[in-house]
This record gives sequence, structure tokens and C-alpha cells, in this order.
Amino acid sequence: MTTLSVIKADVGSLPGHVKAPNKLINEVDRVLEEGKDENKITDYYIGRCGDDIDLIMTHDKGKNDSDVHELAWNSFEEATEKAKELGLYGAGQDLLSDAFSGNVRGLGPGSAEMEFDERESEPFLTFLCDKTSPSAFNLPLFKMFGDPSNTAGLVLDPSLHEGFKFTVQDFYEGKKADLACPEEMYDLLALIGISSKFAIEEVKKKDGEPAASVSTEKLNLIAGEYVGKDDPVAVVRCQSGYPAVGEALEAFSFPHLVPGWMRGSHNGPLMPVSEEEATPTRFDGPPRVVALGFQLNDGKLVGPRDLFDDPSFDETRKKAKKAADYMRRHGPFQPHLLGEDDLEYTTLPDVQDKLKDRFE
Ligand SMILES: O=P(O)(O)OC[C@H]1O[C@](O)(COP(=O)(O)O)[C@@H](O)[C@@H]1O
Ligand SMILES: [Mg+2]
Repeated sequence: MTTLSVIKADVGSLPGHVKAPNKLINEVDRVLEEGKDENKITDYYIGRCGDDIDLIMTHDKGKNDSDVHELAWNSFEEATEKAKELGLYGAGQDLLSDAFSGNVRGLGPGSAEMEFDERESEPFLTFLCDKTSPSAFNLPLFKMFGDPSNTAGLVLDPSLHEGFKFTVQDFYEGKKADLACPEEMYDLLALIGISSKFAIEEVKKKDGEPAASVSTEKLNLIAGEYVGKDDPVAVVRCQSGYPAVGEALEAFSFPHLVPGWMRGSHNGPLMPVSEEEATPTRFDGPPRVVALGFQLNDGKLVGPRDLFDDPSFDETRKKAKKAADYMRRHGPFQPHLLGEDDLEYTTLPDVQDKLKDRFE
């Protein structure tokens, strides 16, 4: 069996929250290379989206393996030291604990993992986001795995025709439910449309084979205060029984509104960009998503191909820029400003606290 572990964290960037510089990537690279030499992991690629560093790792140790998670944690710690040395902004921001214990879950970094027997040919995609929340994947994952107007294979290909199972997480209650699509599509949509409360955590085939996995850690809920956005990652298997690469990418052709952007407090369009252009600038955004495509070959990573680095996504980017203009015109008003539930873990309640006594 091969395990795919994508573990990410923001441990410092420049200037402000724009981009994790190469000097941090070099630190992470050194630690992962050592881990590879010591057979802790089989292979790795270091991706980047804005101020977030995304470790795409393969191994045979299963999900939540403490050696693999510790390796990721150590690499982020080394990068934090470098960030401090360079005086970068937000050095060590997502390392919410002083020490590693067992697994990165609950300690700050986000992780999306899946374990499977490699098919004869195993294409998969990783989607890396900045300035948004895990629920940003609700709409595109529904489109990929549940919507025949996006994924033609759901209608045309007998190996997809059965549909998929979605695991939905209520991130305030910490509980999960499995819903089958197409049978329970309306129930599924009744939940995942509420992006302030529910996030898709996994998608599986009806026989339980993994299809997609999302990092659903909510940093603010872990820390109990605003400590930056969760900036999630997702892994999606493609072809032969799964959405084709182009069907998975098509789900991002509409720049839908997602929570995040400036101060994690605004709705804005999710803009698909190349790794090179994953540098959120305007109003710290708009929120970005990068798509890296790989083939797995006996646990080794072949690739990546930077998939949104393509003119067919120019119109989406244009639309995102128009939507960004339109949303910005609302200034501090909703619906540009997030709904009340989402704002609870931002810095706004501190301001509102001061005004409590003014109400009679
Ligand atoms: O100035 P501070 O305290 O870092 O907080 C504001 C910053 O937080 C952010 O929301 C952080 O974004 P990230 O989650 O990508 O780190 C930025 O938009 C904003 O500049
Ligand atoms: Mg970020």
C-alpha cells in the first residue's frame, strides 16, 4: 500500500503574508532529504501557495504515522528558525505547540492523507490554497464527484456511474456523517452549502476506496483566537474510475466566493493560479488555489505539472478579478464581510466587546 501525506504550514513569509521565500523551502528540503535517506518517506515534493509551505510526501507507513508527521514538524521547525533569523513575518505562526506529540493534528499544521494500492497507472492532483478555509473545497468537490454537468464520466462511464460517498465534518461539533451521492444528493447539499459549519473531509468510492481527502483543521478553533486562515490542501485521485484530470480541474473554472481573504474576515473569489502566481497581494488576495498533478510510480512522484498555468484558465482569473472588484466595493459591509458565525474567531469580537455597554 502507498500512503500519500500532504502536510502544510505557514511558518513565515515576506513581506507580511505574501510568499514563503526560497530560504525557508531550502530548510524544509534539507530535512525531508534526510528523512528520505533514512527511509522515513519514499519521495517528496515541496509545493507552495502564498505564505504556506505544502509537503507532498509518499511512504508506506499508513495515515497519521508519527515518524512521518514528526519529520514534517521538524522541517517546519527548522524553517521557523530560519524565518526568525531573517526577521520574516509570522515566523512559526502555525506551530501552535512548543513540542511535537505523536501527530500534527491539533498542533497547527494541516494534513490531508490517503492510503491505497497503486493502480497500474496512478494519476493524482493536489490542490493547495491560501487565504481561505477548508470549506472552500465543498463546491468544487461536489462538482467533481457529484455533479454530472461538471463530470461527464458520472453519466458516460460505468466505472463512475454508481457515484461516491462524501464524509462531511461539522467542525464546531467535531462530528462526521457519510452521505451517498446521487441517492442522498439533496441531503448532502443541505449540509455542505453551509460553508460556515460543514466541510467535506473525504470522498470515497462506494466500495470504500479513497478518492479525495481535505485538510479540515480549523486553526482558530484549535487556538481559540484568530491566528490566520487554515489555507487548506486537498488530494484527488484521477482517471479510470475517478474524475478525469480535466473534470477535476473544471470544478475550479468558476471562481466561487470563499471565506478568508483579508484578515480571514471576507468573502472573495477563489482564483486558480500557477505556483509562480500564488502571491496574494490585492487586499491580501484574492484567495488562491494551485493545482499540481503527479503520477505515482511505486511510491515515487513523477511530476509535477502546474495545471492552472494554462491559458484555458485566463477567463476564470479575469472573472475572479471582476468579482474581487465587485466585492471590494462593499468595504466593511456584508456580504463582503463574513457572516457572524465565521467572524466569531476573528479579531472583530474584541472591538465589539468595547461597545457592549453602549447598548441600553
Ligand atoms: O497583521 P496580522 O496580525 O498578521 O493579521 C492580519 C493578517 O492575517 C491574514 O489574514 C493572514 O493570512 P494567512 O492565513 O495566509 O497567514 C492576512 O490577510 C492579514 O494580513
Ligand atoms: Mg496562508
